[in-house]
Amino acid sequence: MSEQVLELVEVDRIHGAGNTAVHALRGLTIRVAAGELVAVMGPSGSGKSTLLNLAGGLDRATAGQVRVAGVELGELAPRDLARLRRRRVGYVFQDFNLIPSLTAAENVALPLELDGVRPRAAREHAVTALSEVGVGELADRLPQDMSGGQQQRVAIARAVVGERSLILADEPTGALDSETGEQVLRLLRERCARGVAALLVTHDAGHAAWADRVVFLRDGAVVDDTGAQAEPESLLGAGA
Ligand SMILES: Nc1ncnc2c1ncn2[C@@H]1O[C@H](COP(=O)(O)OP(=O)(O)OP(=O)(O)O)[C@@H](O)[C@H]1O
Repeated sequence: MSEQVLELVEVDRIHGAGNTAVHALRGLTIRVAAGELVAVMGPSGSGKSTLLNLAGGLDRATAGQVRVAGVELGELAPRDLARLRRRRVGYVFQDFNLIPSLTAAENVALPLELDGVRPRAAREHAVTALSEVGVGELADRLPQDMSGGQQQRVAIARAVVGERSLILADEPTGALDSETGEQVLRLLRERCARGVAALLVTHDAGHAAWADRVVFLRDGAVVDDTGAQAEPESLLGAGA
């Protein structure tokens, strides 16, 4: 069996207390193995963002366990949690979240430099990561001089650079036209083929079809956990 990169076991997250308490997640169990792309779908308010925040260590569970690469996040001191987040977890958001005043290579190198990697080595890793997602030639360009699809590729390079083993993607194709959106999904699949685990929140069933499994949430609980309709390999082959 493959290595589990992300495990949430019987997780509850209650926001607030008393009469105003909101049970955002209840008894939620999800596992994502190395190499797996898992899509999360569900209506607004079903707990998708709460799930991503817990998986990325940005929020803490009220009950249950959250493990990344075998490490129980609830047991880490804030400083160790911050380090694990920086080293192991990459985020991709709908609005790219690149720093406007930094070039593509500087954006991708930043998490490495924050982690103590020397600037020259960080830049080399960044340029390699950019090349792997097909935008190596844009290394010295600012975000404002790139298309949305190019910016999202840079964001993916930033999410996977270094030793990151988990990508958390929140509607990463939302701001892109459908063709560019599919390229981004193909890229995520390619990263998974290299052993990264990815959790993809999407409202689009066509995009969820790129995943190995689709998890449906309702009222903070998993109501269905199923294989996607299409074979990812056949999608990869189409137009790749
Ligand atoms: N900080 C908070 N304080 C109080 N309630 C919260 C907080 N964050 C989320 N909630 C509530 O928890 C529930 C789950 O919210 P969450 O944002 O995780 O859902 P979602 O599925 O991501 O929704 P959407 O698709 O609209 O982004 C909702 O009822 C929401 O109002």
